[in-house]
Amino acid sequence: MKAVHFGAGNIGRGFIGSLLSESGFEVCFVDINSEMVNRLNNDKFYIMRILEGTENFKKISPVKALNSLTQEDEIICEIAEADIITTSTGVNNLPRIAPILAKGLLKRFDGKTDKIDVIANENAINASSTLKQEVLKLVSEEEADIIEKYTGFPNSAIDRQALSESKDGVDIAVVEPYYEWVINKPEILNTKTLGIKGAVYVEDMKPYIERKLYCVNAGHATAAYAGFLAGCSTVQEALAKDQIRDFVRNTMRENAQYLIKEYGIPEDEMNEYIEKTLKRHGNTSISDSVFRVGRSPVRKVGYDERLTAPARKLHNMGLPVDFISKAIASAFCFYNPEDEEAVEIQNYIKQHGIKEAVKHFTKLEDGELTDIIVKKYETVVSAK
Ligand SMILES: NC(=O)c1ccc[n+]([C@@H]2O[C@H](COP(=O)([O-])OP(=O)(O)OC[C@H]3O[C@@H](n4cnc5c(N)ncnc54)[C@H](O)[C@@H]3O)[C@@H](O)[C@H]2O)c1
Ligand SMILES: O=P(O)(O)OC[C@@H](O)[C@@H](O)[C@H](O)[C@H](O)CO
Repeated sequence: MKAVHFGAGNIGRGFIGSLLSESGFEVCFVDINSEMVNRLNNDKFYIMRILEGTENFKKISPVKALNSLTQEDEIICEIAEADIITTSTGVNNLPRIAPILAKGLLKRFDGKTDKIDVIANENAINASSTLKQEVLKLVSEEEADIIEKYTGFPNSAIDRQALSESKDGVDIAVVEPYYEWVINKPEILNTKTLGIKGAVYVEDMKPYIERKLYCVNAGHATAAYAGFLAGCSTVQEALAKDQIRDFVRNTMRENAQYLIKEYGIPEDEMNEYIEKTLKRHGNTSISDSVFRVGRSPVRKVGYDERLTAPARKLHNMGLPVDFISKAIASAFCFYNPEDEEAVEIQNYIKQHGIKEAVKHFTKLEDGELTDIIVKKYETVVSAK
């Protein structure tokens, strides 16, 4: 069986590619990073280091790779012959993948009508549906009907801390032992997609992706932004500080109140999940920079994202937003000159002030929640 995976980065190699390979798919990575593409093609394998008590190395093979900037025809042919297509490029890059994916799917359905699934594995709600919409935008009505009939776009939630390290010039995917790949079963069209070892298939994706984003990722972002403000360089350094650890725990617990009320998840179960998450984020065998975890703050404070979405849902339910509003305020203080989105936020605040910035980036209205965030921002800034 053949898999085409867009994005040979940390999660692509350290999680999705490895599970697909272990499930019997020969993985063809597609990336814009020519160095990585060349290395994967020369070696036909890559190495993963799993951070357990004792170090555990895994060799993933056979693999190959194609460059999406220079090998469009080859990628179209791979898509036409694939048994599954997956991504992990970052949700903002999905529109850039859509043109080649549309061409590949149309070539595929010109010759045969075997159904296929495309799974976008990104930290976002309904990323596969987003990719589907991007693809359908590019084709005629008739072509859209064909693509929709034969292509499933199951939504998913992925959870694993995945980084990279370079050893003797070799790039190694470094991952924690824990992982969770949840796939929405009702959206699957091809039975081969049901054979991914280690994946969990569910009937309703919403509680899983919201739990992942509003706890794991909201907690992680809170640790990164609070850590940055405290002068820490890694999330692990930040979480070693009691004050930050408590802030992160309280933010996740506050967000969990929405999940408890909305989905009837028992509070004990949520607390256990939060403690496990705190332990994972604080794992000192990983060194995860506050700049990676806090990256792209425009995305992270977005309306449907890990910080603003739970805040507005809690606020609408009349529940407290003390900690999550402080987490959002801290995101508005985050600065990394190499992160275009962090620079954009700071420039906007300088030009328009914090209230306009909160409204602009979170898309919240000029209301009570916006005022709460602005007040928290003033407190956070005066405590710096
Ligand atoms: N790293 C983690 O711990 C982790 C965990 C869970 C989810 N995620 C999510 O997984 C996704 C990928 O994250 P990552 O950490 O692996 O990022 P990464 O930067 O390590 O990898 C992304 C890869 O996508 C490639 N890419 C970008 N645009 C492309 C395009 N147009 N065509 C083909 N390839 C392209 C990049 O060159 C890079 O190799 C993100 O949505 C992230 O939120 C990451
Ligand atoms: O990838 P991002 O930028 O959406 O979020 C940064 C981290 O929180 C994220 O990559 C986590 O490490 C991951 O989601 C854990 O499963």
